[in-house]
Amino acid sequence: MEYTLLKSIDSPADLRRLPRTELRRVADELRAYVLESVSRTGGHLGSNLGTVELTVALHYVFNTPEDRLVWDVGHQTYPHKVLTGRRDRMDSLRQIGGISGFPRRDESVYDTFGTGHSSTSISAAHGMAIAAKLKGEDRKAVAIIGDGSMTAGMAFEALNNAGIAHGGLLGDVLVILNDNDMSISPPVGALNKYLARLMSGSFYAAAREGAKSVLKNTPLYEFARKFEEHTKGMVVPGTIFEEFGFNYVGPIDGHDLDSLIPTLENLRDKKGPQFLHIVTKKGAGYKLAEADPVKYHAASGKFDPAVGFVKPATPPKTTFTQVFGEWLCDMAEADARLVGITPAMREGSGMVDFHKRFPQRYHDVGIAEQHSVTFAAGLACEGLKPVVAIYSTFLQRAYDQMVHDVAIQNLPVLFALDRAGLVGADGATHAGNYDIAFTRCIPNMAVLTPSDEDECRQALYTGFMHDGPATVRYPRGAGVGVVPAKAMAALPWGKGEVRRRGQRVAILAFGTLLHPALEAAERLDATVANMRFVKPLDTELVVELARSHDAIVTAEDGCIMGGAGSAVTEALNAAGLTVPVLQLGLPDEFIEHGDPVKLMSLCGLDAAGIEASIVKRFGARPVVVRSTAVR
Ligand SMILES: Cc1ncc(C[n+]2csc(CCOP(=O)(O)OP(=O)(O)O)c2C)c(N)n1
Ligand SMILES: CC(=O)[C@@H](O)[C@H](O)COP(=O)(O)O
Ligand SMILES: [Mg+2]
Repeated sequence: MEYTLLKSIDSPADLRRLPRTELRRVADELRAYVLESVSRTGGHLGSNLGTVELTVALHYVFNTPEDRLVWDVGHQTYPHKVLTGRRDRMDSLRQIGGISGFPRRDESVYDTFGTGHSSTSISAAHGMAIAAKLKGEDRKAVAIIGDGSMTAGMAFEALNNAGIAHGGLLGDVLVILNDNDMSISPPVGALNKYLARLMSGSFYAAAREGAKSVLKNTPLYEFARKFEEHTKGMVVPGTIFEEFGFNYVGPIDGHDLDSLIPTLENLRDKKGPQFLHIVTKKGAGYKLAEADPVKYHAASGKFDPAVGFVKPATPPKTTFTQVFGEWLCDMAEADARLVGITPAMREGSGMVDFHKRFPQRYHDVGIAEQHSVTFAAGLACEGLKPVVAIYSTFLQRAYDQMVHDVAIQNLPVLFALDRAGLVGADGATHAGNYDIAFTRCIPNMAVLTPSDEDECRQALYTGFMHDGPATVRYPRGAGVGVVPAKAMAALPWGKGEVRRRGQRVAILAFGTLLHPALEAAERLDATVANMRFVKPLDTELVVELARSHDAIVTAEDGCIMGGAGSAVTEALNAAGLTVPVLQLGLPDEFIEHGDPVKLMSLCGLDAAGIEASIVKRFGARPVVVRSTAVR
């Protein structure tokens, strides 16, 4: 495609200069452009294809960036990026130095709020709307939120707050619910059923008094007017959103510019909290994605749009996620008390097989991380053994639940923390850098950091068998390729192991950094311990290594501050030892998106980086290198 029209749009102002009749062509070119660019870079696909018309309509009707658009999650902002001056940067999407896959305030004035985690948009837009009132500015704040993201408690906390006047102030906030009847996997829960009911009664809803003025110029109006004649005398119930104080309009077809534009124009001119319910199709306009929205939620890399996603010729290495998924099924077979919980990440957390095989013991609770943890606590109170499979970054949402509902009561909940450490293309919002620091300080909480696939399986078993809360953290992607043993055996509780005996320097490795540490140690003739546990920490081993070496190095793929290295220094202090310690890990900054291997290298956490840091801190490498690998 030539993209003739699209290439004339370098900002929304250019779009707004176009006659209304050209917008269908803009949308068609935009959809093709997004598909083509994602096919070259990888990235989120279905949600972007589904919001093309909405994006065009929003930038056409609203005076962006003066009016604020807040995109929930932000995984649907590629069309927005293209229309807001980043068309030519789409080839750098999610790469080091390139543009982000999510909105970023430092990337564009049109990105009014940074997102990545879901369900924040209504709160943020409400804040912006109230700020406008306080500052005497006349502008609108628009939150665009999906049906999946709407399931989170936070979205309802925001509705609860935004629909009423504060000290006489009512924000001019518009919430657009983009209902495509999909989360990453099919959506779950009562809200989904409720939205389906609203959809099935769509014309009935459209006939309601509140929607009349909004629909005045739309084709739906005539239909609604006629329909109303048939419903005379019926009691018309309000939607739940009206109960929250919003003027509810919809549902309307979110791909039909002839409905979208006049409806948005009407809502733009209304004061106070407005709610527009639109219906879209995830993957719209790309048949393969429409047919399989789960698969086409995101592309992991390049693909040919004519063919779609194909299996790689050589089978990819087993991921830690798969190791977890297999362990979960095996453990469920062995122990009828096991219950598996996911906050809306069935595929990403490796629970598809578990769902199929143990449907009653599988619980997708929606995007509700906080609830997932307290729900697990309730199950544990009754003697069940819950496993909460959750990305490290999303567990941040449920910190109080971990402390207050699980740890204080010392309940046996196993947290399987996937995506620990850097995740790559999703960048800082999704990186799991903090879990070691924020879990190890919680009393009763055990923290396990397996170094390879087999150890991961055994660590999961160990954590599961432990009579108290435990986290087992593992990174995105594959490990070194150690095939897990079928047999499950508990790791010696709180014990590390020396994997290489050397001299002068002892490297205490946590998790998968064991392998680059071993490589660096070969060149430096250093000792390496696979610590396995951050908590309980093997203090005996720490003290022994501190006494027998000139220096200690700790290595982890989590933040340095408060992390496993800090645990080691605390143990050394407690033992009264004053050996020099070099703590290697992720620095006190947000690491941007990009190839995770390169990012780890930039952070000095590959073998060369570990070696260089040790040499820099403790001087030149020893001359004599002897091979004393313990295993
Ligand atoms: C707090 C949080 N939990 C989980 C996720 C992972 N996640 C990203 S998109 C998504 C589904 C969102 O569904 P919806 O809002 O309906 O948008 P759609 O993908 O359908 O466009 C999920 C679960 C997240 N980004 N943030
Ligand atoms: C937008 C979002 O939060 C998810 O789609 C996320 O990008 C999934 O990441 P994984 O690919 O690591 O499962
Ligand atoms: Mg959805």
